Amino acid sequence: ANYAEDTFQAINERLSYMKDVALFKAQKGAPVEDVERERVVLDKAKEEAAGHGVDPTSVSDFFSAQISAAKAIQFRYRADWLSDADALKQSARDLQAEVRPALLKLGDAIIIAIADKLKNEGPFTDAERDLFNDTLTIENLSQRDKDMIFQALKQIRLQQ
Ligand SMILES: C=C(O[C@@H]1C=C(C(=O)O)C=C[C@H]1O)C(=O)O
Repeated sequence: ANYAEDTFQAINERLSYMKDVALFKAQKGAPVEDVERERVVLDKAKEEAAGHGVDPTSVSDFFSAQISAAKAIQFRYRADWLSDADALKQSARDLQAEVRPALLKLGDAIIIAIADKLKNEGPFTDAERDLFNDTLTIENLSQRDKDMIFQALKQIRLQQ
C-alpha cells in the first residue's frame, strides 16, 4: 500500500467538489464562506481523529488549511464567472443533499488514510512533497494553497 498516495488522492477528491460548491452558491447568490458549516466540519474531524488515535488539534489545523484552499478555489471560480454568464447555466449538484454529505465522508476517509500512514510509516515529510504536488491536480488550486495544506499535513501526530 502507498499510504501517502492514498491520503493525497483523498485530499484531491475532496477539493474536486469545490467547483460544484461554487456553482451552486453562485446560482443562489450565496457567499462562499459558511463559518457555521466550517465548525461542523472541524468538530467532526476532531471527533474522527480521536477515534483513530490521531491528535485532534493537529487534525483540526490541517482541516482548516483544507477549508482555506476550498474557499480559495471557489473564489477563483466566482471571479471568472463574473464575466461568463453562460458558465452559470451549468447544472450543479445539490449542496445540502448531495455534496456536503459526500464531503463529510471524504473527511473521514482522509483521516483514516492519515492514521494508517502515521501508524505504519510515521509523520509526513518532505520526502513525499513531490508526490503530493503531482497528485493534487485540481483547477484553481494554487501552489501556495498546496504548500499550506502540505505544511499542516506534516504537523499531524498520533495521540500521546
Ligand atoms: C465546501 C464549502 O465551502 C466552504 C468550505 C468548507 C469546507 O471545505 O468544508 C466549509 C464551508 C465553507 O466555508 C461548503 O460550504 O460546504
